[in-house]
Amino acid sequence: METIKKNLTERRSRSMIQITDPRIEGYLMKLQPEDDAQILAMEEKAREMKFPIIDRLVGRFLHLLTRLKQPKLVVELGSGFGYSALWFARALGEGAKVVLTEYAEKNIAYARQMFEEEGLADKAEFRVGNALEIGQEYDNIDILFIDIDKYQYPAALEAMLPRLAQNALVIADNTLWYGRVVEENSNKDSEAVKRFNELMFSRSDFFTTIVPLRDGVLLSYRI
Ligand SMILES: C[S@@+](CC[C@H](N)C(=O)[O-])C[C@H]1O[C@@H](n2cnc3c(N)ncnc32)[C@H](O)[C@@H]1O
Repeated sequence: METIKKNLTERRSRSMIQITDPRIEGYLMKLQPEDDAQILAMEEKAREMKFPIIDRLVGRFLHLLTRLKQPKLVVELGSGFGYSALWFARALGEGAKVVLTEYAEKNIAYARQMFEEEGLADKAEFRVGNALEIGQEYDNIDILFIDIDKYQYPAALEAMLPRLAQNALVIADNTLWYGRVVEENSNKDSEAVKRFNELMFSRSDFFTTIVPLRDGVLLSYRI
C-alpha cells in the first residue's frame, strides 16, 4: 500500500510544473499587499480548505482588465465561493454586474455573504446550478470567465460563443494546467485544455494569447 502511495505521489509531482519560479511568485506577492477584509478572509478560507481559487496575482489581473474593458455584463462559469467574482465586482462601473454560477449552494451562500459585507451585492447575480445551462440564459456578455472543471472547457466555449457581445473578452484560467499541456501521457482534463487552447488560437474572429501567470490565463478578444 505504502509503495503504491509513494509511486502515485512521485507520478503526481513529476506531472506538475510550476509555471512561474516560486521565488518570482513570492516577489510578486510581496509587491501586491492587500488589506480588504473580505479578500483576505476568502484567501484564508481557500488555504484552509485547499480550495483552488485564482489567487491574488490573477485576481488583480482580472480586476485591471475589467477596469480597462468597462463591461456591462460579466458571466463567470465556476465561481466557487466568489473570490474571482469579487475581484470583477470591485472593478465594475455603475449599472454593471457579474453573474456567479456554481453547483455548490453553500459556496454561493458564502459568496453572497461576502458581497453583502463588501457592499457589492447589487453588482452580482448569484446562481446555483450548471454553469453551462445558466450561462446560456444571458446575451451580450462583455467578459466571459471560464474556471469550471477542465474537461468542460471546449463544451463551455461552444455553448457560450453565441452569447458573446461584439468585442467580448474571453478569459480562461488554468490553460497551462500545471504544465500537463506539454505531456504525452495526458488525461481527459489535459486533453480538453489543449483542445480548448487550440480552438481559441485557431479562430480568426478572436485574437488570443496566454499569459503564463500562475497556471496560465488565456485571453481572447473578439475582433
Ligand atoms: C476552480 S473552482 C472556481 C474558483 C473561482 N473561480 C475562484 O477563483 O474564486 C471551480 C468551481 O466550479 C464548480 N463547477 C465545476 N463545473 C461546474 C459546472 N458545470 N457548473 C457549475 N459549477 C461548476 C465547482 O463546484 C468549483 O467550485
